[in-house]
Amino acid sequence: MEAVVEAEGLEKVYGETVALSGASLSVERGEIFALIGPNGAGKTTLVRALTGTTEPDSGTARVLEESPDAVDRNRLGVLPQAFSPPARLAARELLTYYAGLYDDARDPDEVLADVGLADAGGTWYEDLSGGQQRRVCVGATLVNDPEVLFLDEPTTGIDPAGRRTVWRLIEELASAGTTVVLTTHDMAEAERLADRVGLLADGALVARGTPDALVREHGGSSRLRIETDADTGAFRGLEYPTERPARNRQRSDRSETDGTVVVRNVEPTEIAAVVDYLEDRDLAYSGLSWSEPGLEEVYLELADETERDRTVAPTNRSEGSDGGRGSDDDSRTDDELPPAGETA
Ligand SMILES: Nc1ncnc2c1ncn2[C@@H]1O[C@H](COP(=O)(O)OP(=O)(O)OP(=O)(O)O)[C@@H](O)[C@H]1O
Repeated sequence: MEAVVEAEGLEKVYGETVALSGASLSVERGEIFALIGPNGAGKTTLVRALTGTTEPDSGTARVLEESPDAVDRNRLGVLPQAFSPPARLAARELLTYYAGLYDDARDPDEVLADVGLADAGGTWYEDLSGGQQRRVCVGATLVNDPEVLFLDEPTTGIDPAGRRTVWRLIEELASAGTTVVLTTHDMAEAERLADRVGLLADGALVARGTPDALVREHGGSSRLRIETDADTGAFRGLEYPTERPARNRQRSDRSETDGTVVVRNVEPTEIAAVVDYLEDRDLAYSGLSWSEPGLEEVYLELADETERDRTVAPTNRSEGSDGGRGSDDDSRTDDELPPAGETA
């Protein structure tokens, strides 16, 4: 396999803040790699380091076998998290503008159709809804038919139908050979799109793998959620009958929050026994739902683990003296038009 995007031991410190603390990853051609992680984990900084808009303090980044700032802009598409193109350009004009930056560009109308905005070509950017604006921004990254696409939270603000349009588009691009690195807070998006997911916490990738492998390794067992208006304490000691040996049941593995009791490791075939148990004891509930663990559970488990580690062993990570955002190469404002090869 051919690695198209590579990072090795990337570090970046902003004043007191460690944004990257040794991030490493490798993405193969045609792969969709999703970066997930809590706010401030370093996802955007990693994308910026990989696209040449932030100079890491140490470590190496390579894209298409070049240093990120040397990659031919015709081969790259970059959607930054914050992108505010000129408001008084119509959607088509905007894509035409970006198309003009490349040697060989696609027809802007085709791109508009790809992002589900075939009818909005004549509408000023400022008159589009937030989600439509984001779709135009996604379109702007596609005008040069890039080999590698970096999308920082591509679907934020896009409605569910529009999100699916963008998902299908990303899938089609990847099946045609485009390599995609995206960041997202939407676990359904990562689960649906990503061949592999990397979880970033405190500036480093603490887990990576296919969604299935991550769920197997870190997702834990199934959850049965019981919604109730009654005192959740009354649900303690839920001893519903089961044919499984006790050692396989993890009965104690349950949690309560206001109005919800979660019991783990209930088999679907045992749900009826739980219902009987609740009804026999007049334990009133307003809802029952059962789910297999997914990426969201992986995320919560690993993000929690990192948070616990940080609480137990706080580290002084301060380095350098420059504390302000935008203090080095990041001073460009969102209102400025981007240099060619990047969409903001
Ligand atoms: N130019 C900058 N100057 C100072 N601090 C910065 C700068 N860029 C990022 N940081 C800090 O570095 C850390 C990582 O930020 P980053 O934007 O990479 O996180 P993120 O994972 O993308 O977060 P989010 O999910 O909220 O978008 C944060 O604490 C952030 O405040």
